[in-house]
Formats: sequence, structure tokens, C-alpha cells
Amino acid sequence: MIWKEITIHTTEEAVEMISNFLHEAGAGGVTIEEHVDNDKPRDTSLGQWFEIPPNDIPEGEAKISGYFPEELNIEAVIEEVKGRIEELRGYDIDPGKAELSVRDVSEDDWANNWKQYFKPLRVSDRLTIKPTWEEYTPHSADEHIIELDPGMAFGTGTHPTTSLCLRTLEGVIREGDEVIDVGTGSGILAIGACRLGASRVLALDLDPIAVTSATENTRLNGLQKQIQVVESDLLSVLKNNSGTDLQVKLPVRVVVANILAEIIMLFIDDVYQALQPDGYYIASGIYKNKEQAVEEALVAAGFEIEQTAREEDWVAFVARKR
Ligand SMILES: C[S@@+](CC[C@H](N)C(=O)[O-])C[C@H]1O[C@@H](n2cnc3c(N)ncnc32)[C@H](O)[C@@H]1O
Repeated sequence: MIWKEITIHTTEEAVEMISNFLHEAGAGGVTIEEHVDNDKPRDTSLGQWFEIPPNDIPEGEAKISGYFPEELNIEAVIEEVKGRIEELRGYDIDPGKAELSVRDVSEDDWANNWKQYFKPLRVSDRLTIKPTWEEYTPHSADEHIIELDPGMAFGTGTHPTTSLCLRTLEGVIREGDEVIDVGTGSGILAIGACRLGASRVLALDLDPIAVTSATENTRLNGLQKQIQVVESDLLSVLKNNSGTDLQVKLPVRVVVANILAEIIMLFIDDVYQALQPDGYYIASGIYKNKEQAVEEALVAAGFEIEQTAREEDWVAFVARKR
């Protein structure tokens, strides 16, 4: 099958917004390439980093490609995406030159090529992400495995926003906790929470591709009884609009959300309502220039910041409901 590939050269800061725009415009998949620096000092205490083939993308910049079925009106998609990128400037997000190009590609060129770079990754003492097609033997009985085939959904664990969540979850989750994962993507955080002791997780996503991927990964990990995947946002669940019988009992002790700062700020009050007193909110997906705004919004909503975790240019908060 032939797909139309739309590629945009932009900044790291704008990557997640633009990949959302491509998904919403009907992309069957989105790939992101960022600047590669294999010489950068890395924390290797938990194992080797895998070298990523170098590219010509300057530091701070990124290349995003969205893949669209041939029969879609590609001119209309380009106009829509261009318009939404321009709107970013009004939100203080710099998309750079945002040059856009289009070409025809075959499915094999994009759907499977990335798999060769996705290797087992030890994200913390107790959690290792293992692509389903790779062999891996845990080093000890305490090392828990997240089996994953993310397909076209976000969440391989290699992005700092995801690994920040997994590491902070490790310090927060207690045996038997009930958890809500808002924006579950591949289901990686929901599976990680179960591996750390959560008894039940409600995994929410608005994107049907993510819902399919999270459901499949839940099955691959044998966690169908513990993880309930629902196509919804948090507010609809709280208002009981989703028409689904929830398997977690509200309010829960932990909510985790790895979404963009702009979206995180929209549903802070919903998270507050979904949490027990003293419950924890792990909020990730925050680019460094939005750190202060999100912190202020969390405090204003009644949270106390217990931990601010950073990786590369990204920030995650562990906030406690007062
Ligand atoms: C950055 S990905 C995170 C995926 C995964 N949880 C991880 O940590 O790697 C964000 C996900 O949130 C979903 N999303 C965006 N806005 C949402 C909302 N308001 N409610 C639920 N999901 C949302 C997107 O479809 C996407 O799958």
C-alpha cells in the first residue's frame, strides 16, 4: 500500500503538538526524529544505552512525519496542519520554520523500519521494557518486564516523558493501589503500574489507535483482569458519561498523565476530584518552558509538589492532594 508522507521540520518544543495535529488530521501513524548525540554522558548504572544512528537534525530541532492514506484529500490536510501550526505561535510555542514536504512511500518504509532501533530498555531498578520481538532475560526476580509492541501509538519508553513517569511511579505505587492513567497511548504506564503492585488500572485515551494498542499490550502482558482500557477523557469518566462500568473505585490513590502541559492544565481540577485525600498525581509531558505555569496551576488547584523530576528538557511533577 502507498501512503502520503507529510514531513515537517520543526523544534523539539513543538513536536508533541504537531504530532497531535497530524493524528487529528487522519494520520495512520506518526514518526518523530530528534537530534542524536551519542557522545552525551548518560546514566549507565542500569545498563547500556543503545547507539542510535546519527542524523543531520540540529540540536533543539526535530523532524515529524505523518502517514496518510492515498485516497485522503492531501491538499486539505496540508492546509489544516499549516493553519494549526501557525496558531501555536499564539500559545508561546515556537514551531521554527515549520517547512513542510510531501512524498509517496510504501508501507514497509515506515511501519516496521523503526523496530530495529527499539531494544530492551532498563528504565529503573525494577522495570525493563522489552519489545515483543526481542529476546531478554531479567537479571533478578525483582526486575519486572513490560512486554510491548506500541504499533502506531505513543509510548515505547524511550521518550523522557515516559521514563520520567515510570521512575516516579516506582516511588509512589503501593501494593493494591487503584490507578487512573490518562492518555495511556501504548498502555506502557498502566502495565508498569501493575508490575509495581497496582491491583487495578483504568487506562484512558481519546485516540482509537491508542485504545487498540493498549488493549493488545494489556493482553500480551496477561493483565486483562487488572487493566481496563476505555476510549474517553477523564471528565467523561467522572460524570459517568462513558456508559462503562468502571472496575476501579473512585476516588483512586494515584493518577498518572503523560500529556502536553497545555492539556494537563485543562484537567487539573478533574484529577483533584478523582483522587483520595493525600493521593498522588504524576503529571508529565511538560516541556521546560511550561514548568512554572504547570506548577502554579497544580498549587492553585490544591496540590502540594512533592518532587520535580527532570530528564533532558522535560519535567514531571509528583503532586500530592492536600
Ligand atoms: C504523550 S502520549 C503518552 C502515552 C503513554 N502514556 C506514555 O507515557 O508514553 C499522550 C496520549 O494522550 C492522549 N490524549 C491526549 N489528550 C487526551 C485527553 N484529554 N484525554 C485522554 N487522552 C488524551 C493521546 O491520544 C496520546 O495517546
